[in-house]
Amino acid sequence: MSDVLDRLYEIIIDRVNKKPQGSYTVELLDKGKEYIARKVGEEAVETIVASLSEGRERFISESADLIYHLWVLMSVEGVRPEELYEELRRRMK
Ligand SMILES: N=c1c2ncn([C@@H]3O[C@H](COP(=O)(O)OP(=O)(O)OP(=O)(O)O)[C@@H](O)[C@H]3O)c2ncn1[C@@H]1O[C@H](COP(=O)(O)O)[C@@H](O)[C@H]1O
Repeated sequence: MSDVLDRLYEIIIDRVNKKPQGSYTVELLDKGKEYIARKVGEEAVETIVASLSEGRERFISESADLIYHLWVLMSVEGVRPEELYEELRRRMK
């Protein structure tokens, strides 16, 4: 799990550094933090709707969209996945 999330973050950072054409991540980054933060909210709502009325497959798909957009926002915040894992570890009972 964290392996996939770590790789996703590294790809996002690569897009930040190289800004290749046709990259959706670069498109998001160009639109700025406020836009990306709003996208996280939008994807969260889509995840809720999927959970309540659209079935398991849509829930998985929307959850993945949510995590991807959250990861892009984390890159803007300069927060690495390890810091998030650490916070989750700290809460473990
Ligand atoms: N995991 C994802 C991922 N999940 C979702 N999305 C995109 O997120 C968008 C979400 O769809 P929406 O309908 O909400 O948004 P939209 O209508 O396309 O865009 P808006 O106009 O609403 O902003 C879609 O365009 C998806 O393609 C993703 N785009 C990229 N990745 C990962 O990011 C990496 C880099 O991608 P690029 O930056 O495109 O090279 C890829 O290798 C993937 O691993």
